[in-house]
Amino acid sequence: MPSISMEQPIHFPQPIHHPKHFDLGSAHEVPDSHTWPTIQPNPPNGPNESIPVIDLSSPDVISLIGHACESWGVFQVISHGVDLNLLHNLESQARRLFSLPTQQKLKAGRSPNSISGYGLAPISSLFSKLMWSEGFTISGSPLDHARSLWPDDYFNFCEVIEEYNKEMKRVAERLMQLMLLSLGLTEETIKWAGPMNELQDISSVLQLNSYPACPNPDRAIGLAAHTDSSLLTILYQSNTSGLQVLRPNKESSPTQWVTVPPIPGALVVNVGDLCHILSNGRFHSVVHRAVVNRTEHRYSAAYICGPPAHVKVSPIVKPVGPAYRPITWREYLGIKARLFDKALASVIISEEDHNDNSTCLLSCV
Ligand SMILES: C=C1C[C@]23C[C@@]1(O)CC[C@H]2[C@@]12CCC[C@@](C)(C(=O)O1)[C@H]2[C@@H]3C(=O)O
Ligand SMILES: O=C(O)CCC(=O)C(=O)O
Ligand SMILES: [Fe+2]
Repeated sequence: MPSISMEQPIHFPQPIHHPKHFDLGSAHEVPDSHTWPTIQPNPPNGPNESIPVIDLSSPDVISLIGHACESWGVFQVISHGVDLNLLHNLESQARRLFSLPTQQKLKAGRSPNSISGYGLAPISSLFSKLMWSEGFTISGSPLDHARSLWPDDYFNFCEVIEEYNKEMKRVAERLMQLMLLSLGLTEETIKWAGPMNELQDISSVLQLNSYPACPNPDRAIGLAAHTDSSLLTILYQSNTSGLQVLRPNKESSPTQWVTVPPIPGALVVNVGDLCHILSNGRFHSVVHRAVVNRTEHRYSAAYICGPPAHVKVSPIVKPVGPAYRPITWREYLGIKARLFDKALASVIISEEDHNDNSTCLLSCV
């Protein structure tokens, strides 16, 4: 399965912080290094604030997905065909990994010029306070890192990760196809740039997240508010809640955090920045965060899915007015690492400049 090319690493600035590997699991209080000044609380979800739950076998699936991507930028899917045992096995492997002693986990630490490995979430370096989480990023084969973690017992981890990635790729391709159909493309016009049908060749990164129970959840954040840079992200959040999305601004109503309630066996789908670009803003790249709680250790797995490395993404429907310029995932990640929440706005160009679409991901219709 293709991963993002690592010839030229994407440099998130290196963390400037404090104790990089403070043991969160055994903390009795939140140290200053992890204390965030204000974590905007989320009110209880109101009656009109349910994030869509879409049955992938529904006859209306295309319009349901289109509507969810436009109004929320996030939805949950059921009837996706992924075996529940695989989801449980993935969670067990994540638990096994993050339960290792810190010194052992650091043997698989993310090196400065690689995407993969154990460490803080890459966006950590953009904040002065640390987050209440650890991550393990897998781009390509997990083998080398798994061998460093469990020299005599790495096989099970690799087997589960590979099976999980295979299943997520299948679901991601289906979802991407449904999203494109809902944008008005037909089966025939879903044509990726290049000689082959490269929809079969999506790139992906698997991010395992661990959020230990926290003695003061009101002062700490698991993962700070962000959008994913992907086309789409498929998140498995098991049975412990923590994922919140910022409800897009409706006329006159203030933006607010809404909890994505865990549904056994469901997968959460986030629209990412590249899909926002692809739809020229019609689909909404959703701002989300992970909060922590006092008693439960939470794990999640994000399958972050983008176009093949060499493919540029640009709006598929020829827009009138300003539009996003064609861009590869790698280039966009570089911009995101510098500009973070200003990255999307920085790739908008004027009408006169968006006539060159020779390299775009999909033929413009
Ligand atoms: C390909 C990537 C997307 C990602 C940065 C990364 O290089 C590898 C991990 C991804 C992740 C997962 C946690 C949240 C996030 C914002 C981060 O810090 O690392 C995302 C990045 C992203 O989607 O931009
Ligand atoms: O753990 C979660 O609920 C969110 C994880 C996430 O946003 C990510 O990995 O990008
Ligand atoms: Fe995310």
